Amino acid sequence: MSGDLSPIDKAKFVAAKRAAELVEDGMRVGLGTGSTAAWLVRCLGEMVREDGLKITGVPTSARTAELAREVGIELITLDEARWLDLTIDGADEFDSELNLIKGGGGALLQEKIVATASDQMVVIADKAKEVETLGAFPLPIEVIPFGWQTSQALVEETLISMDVMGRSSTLRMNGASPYVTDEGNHILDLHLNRIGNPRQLALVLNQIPGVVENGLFIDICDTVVIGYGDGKVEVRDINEGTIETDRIDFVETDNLFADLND
Ligand SMILES: O=C(CO)[C@H](O)[C@H](O)COP(=O)(O)O
Repeated sequence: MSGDLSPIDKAKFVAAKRAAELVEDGMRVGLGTGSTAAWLVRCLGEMVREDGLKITGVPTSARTAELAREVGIELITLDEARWLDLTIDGADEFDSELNLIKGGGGALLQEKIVATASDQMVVIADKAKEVETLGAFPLPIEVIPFGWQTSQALVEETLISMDVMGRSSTLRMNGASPYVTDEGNHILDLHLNRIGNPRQLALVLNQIPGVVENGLFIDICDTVVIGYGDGKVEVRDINEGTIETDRIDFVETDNLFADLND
């Protein structure tokens, strides 16, 4: 079954599988959202079922909660957990300081709250997500539905005043209707091309009335696990200044795929 995966899915899978090795018995683990994070949830589910790993998970979206339950991970709410040992999540872009753009999957608000309430946030990504400067991926911001067009105009004016390169924004759609987040909000995608000062932009965006949160994760993540389509993985820890390389054997994953397809 693992032979049917595209190179990009293999890369996501090996990053997730390697990151799952960081999870230890008794941990409270934040479970990210998106296709890479879904691999992580499946890998952890396999470890719970096959190896008796004892963890409690805090999901960052309804989608992740559903998958985690399906694979046998015990879930608690963030307020029950209060603080987490580790959050593992995907990203849309990461730079050399491990500043991130997240929210391509629309879950940035819960993702940021959960990651911030964790001792450590580990990002799992394929190599294509690494960038020199953030911003080619449209930056998602979550806005409340009331007066969203006014909030959009305020955001665009702010971008002009900050001299940010691209300034257009689009309302994310789900077919013919606006996309609705788990919190009942909408998402504006900001087409910026290049974010010269992500720290400043993150602070300024959150001052705009109607903006609930933005997808810039600054100083939240310190480790990235980068997957490659040939099974290679690289673990970079920017605090320790270390880079480890490893290899994940796809054959070992057959049980995982079988369980999912039964
Ligand atoms: O931020 C996210 C969801 O809100 C995801 O982590 C991000 O979009 C990456 O997704 P994928 O792993 O599917 O490429």
